[in-house]
Amino acid sequence: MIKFNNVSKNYGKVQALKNIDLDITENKIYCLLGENGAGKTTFLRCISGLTQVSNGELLVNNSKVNKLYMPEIVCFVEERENHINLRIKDLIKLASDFQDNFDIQFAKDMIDKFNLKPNKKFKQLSFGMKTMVNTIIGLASTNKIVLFDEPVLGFDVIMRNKFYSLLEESSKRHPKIIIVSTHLIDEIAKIAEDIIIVHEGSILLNTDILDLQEKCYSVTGLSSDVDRAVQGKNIVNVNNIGKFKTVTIYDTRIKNNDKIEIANIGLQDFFANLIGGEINE
Ligand SMILES: Nc1ncnc2c1ncn2[C@@H]1O[C@H](COP(=O)(O)OP(=O)(O)OP(=O)(O)O)[C@@H](O)[C@H]1O
Repeated sequence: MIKFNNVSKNYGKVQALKNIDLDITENKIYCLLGENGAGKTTFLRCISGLTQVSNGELLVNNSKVNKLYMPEIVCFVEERENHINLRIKDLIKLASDFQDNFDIQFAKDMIDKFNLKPNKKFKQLSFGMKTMVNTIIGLASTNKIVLFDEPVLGFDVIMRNKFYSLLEESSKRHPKIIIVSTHLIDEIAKIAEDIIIVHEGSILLNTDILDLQEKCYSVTGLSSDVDRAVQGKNIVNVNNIGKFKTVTIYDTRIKNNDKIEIANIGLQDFFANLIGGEINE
């Protein structure tokens, strides 16, 4: 459905995306992770046709995305102009006029769930509420590809949890490719199925989240014992503390022994370790 063939995007001298080759075909929730400036927004904007690729070919539904073709099957949810002078219910109506099969009943239910007042004007809402309205429009979309750019920015923990459960519901009601860029990997990992890590414009990792959780762990002990135990494994990061060390591994599990300590590590910690090292698959 989405195919990157050696895609690069330059903004003047800045190479925001570098030679990306990637196929995204299955209807599921993908988490797009990367540090600030890694290229996430550029990646999403290119798929939606809002940003033109500089080199290579980007296909959505077998058609090349360019200035003349902004794929209608893509719904891109990003921050909306702050000063929109429409009531929430009018914005929802507008979204349903523009999108075939927009799930307006689901949108209305979500407005209730988020305790939003349908008659309130968009420009009078708080930052978090504005994000909610934009998010609701994306969640109620039945387009085959829905892209969310940092949807939980400005949400408190209660709102974030509501969002994750509605995202899962949206995916079940209308199966589609959903890509969510976020910095909060451990939260979204409960519902996302795949993770794409972008680092300095390149795809560092694209894998199943459960597989990743199984394969990332740390090993701690005397340096010589750790070195022996992790020989041949893919080491992502090393932290030396005197005679001891902790290494972060991305590989199949090693056997436990009484000289070393093996621990699961959270995806957020793994990510922090990873971008300081690299994976050799
Ligand atoms: N319109 C633009 N003009 C010039 N440079 C840009 C433009 N948009 C993005 N960039 C640059 O491209 C790189 C990637 O930016 P992008 O916004 O895609 O990253 P991001 O991963 O979404 O970052 P963040 O998490 O901080 O939002 C950055 O170096 C950024 O400064």
